[in-house]
Amino acid sequence: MNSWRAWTVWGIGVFAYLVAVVQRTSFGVVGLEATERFSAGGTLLSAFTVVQLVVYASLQIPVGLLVDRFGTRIMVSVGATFMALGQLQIAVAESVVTGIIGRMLVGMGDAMTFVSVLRLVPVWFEGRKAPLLSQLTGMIGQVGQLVSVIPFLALMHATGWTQAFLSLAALSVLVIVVVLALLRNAPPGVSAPREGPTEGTREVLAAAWRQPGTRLGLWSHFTVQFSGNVFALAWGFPFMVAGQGYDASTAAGLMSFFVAVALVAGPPMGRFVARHPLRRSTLVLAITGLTAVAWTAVLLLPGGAPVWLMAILVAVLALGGPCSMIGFDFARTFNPSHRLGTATGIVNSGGFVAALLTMFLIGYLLDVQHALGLSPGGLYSLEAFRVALAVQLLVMAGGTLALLGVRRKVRRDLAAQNVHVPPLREVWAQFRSGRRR
Ligand SMILES: N[C@@H](Cc1c[nH]cn1)C(=O)NCC(=O)O
Repeated sequence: MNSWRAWTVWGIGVFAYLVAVVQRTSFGVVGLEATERFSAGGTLLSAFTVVQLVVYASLQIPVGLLVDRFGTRIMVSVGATFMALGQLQIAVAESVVTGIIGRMLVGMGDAMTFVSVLRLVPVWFEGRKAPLLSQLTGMIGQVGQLVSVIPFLALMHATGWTQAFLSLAALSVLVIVVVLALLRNAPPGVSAPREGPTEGTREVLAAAWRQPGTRLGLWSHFTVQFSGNVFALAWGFPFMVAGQGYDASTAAGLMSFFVAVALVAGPPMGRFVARHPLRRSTLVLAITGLTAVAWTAVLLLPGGAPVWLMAILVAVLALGGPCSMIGFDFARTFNPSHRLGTATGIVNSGGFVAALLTMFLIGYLLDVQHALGLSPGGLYSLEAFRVALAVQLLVMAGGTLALLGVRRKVRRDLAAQNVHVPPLREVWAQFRSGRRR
């Protein structure tokens, strides 16, 4: 099945996802221009991102159900249509309300893309290739952030707001044309989504949720990805500049380092997952543990964190994105193909719900400390950030407990099918005796 046709279909899907990431991140890189255009301060501007993320996260499960029913081709082209309309709206918007409506449309279209594109992998490629190809899908999509930061920003400076956003709308129109012309849901002779068993929406959703493997994916995605999202999308920049006192160019350099590490880490993680499918959750727990340790060090160090320590934190946070792809691998391996979109949607809501919840809690804790006079250094002082950002450790702990609980259930079910996951100490002992021999 791994013909040139499969690679073409996958390549188009990945292109559509990359463009969705450009649309998603484009507004964030033109903060200064947006402040001027909408006469809005930081809080109001952050509403653009929050609203977009809320729309994205709340649509994941409906989109999953729809992609199982209508297939990738329709969903990705409808998504690109919403994103084109959203960017068109932003291109001409001059008030906060009209701008936010544009970002909502972009969030809707973006929500329809990733889950739909990921569905192509197991349909067009043999199972053994799926972990690496899923990782590559996620990884190549992240290049969209660089497209926003470099060519889009340059275009904005050269041609101005309206032209730059019209160009982004045109990019999504290109996606619609290419997808409708060349993307097919399944190879000839393989049943497309609509041809699967005809379960009702409620049954599909209930069956995907009842499957403990789906919930293992959800909690993996929830636990390992959110801290990186919170850092990259909301609080990383203010923490480094206002809290730690770094200059803006150092903070921007660390943000680019974040994207670079996320790009490099994808393929080795994909290979690990393909080789050690019984150790997927262990990798999630290991990266979550590293994240907790790195945050603890940065938050506890008296007098602020040196740049090298912040770089270690950023590298660890960047691993969370690729590692969260393990969540989708759980969805794929524990669900039948006709329920895959729904299960993937459930998993993908995890990290984004956790990120939104944590972003809100951090903002709330900063405000409360300020209002109670507990942060004499100012709203964004290092001391205030130490307390507020520590809330992430609680969210991580909650996610880890939920993950461990559902993993026990998954392992019981596997044992009933005669698949036993040997304890790590046994694997380690075997490895050592093998080496001695
Ligand atoms: N885990 C991310 C994607 C990713 C892959 N490598 C780094 N990040 C994810 O959940 N993506 C969903 C989306 O819509 O982008």
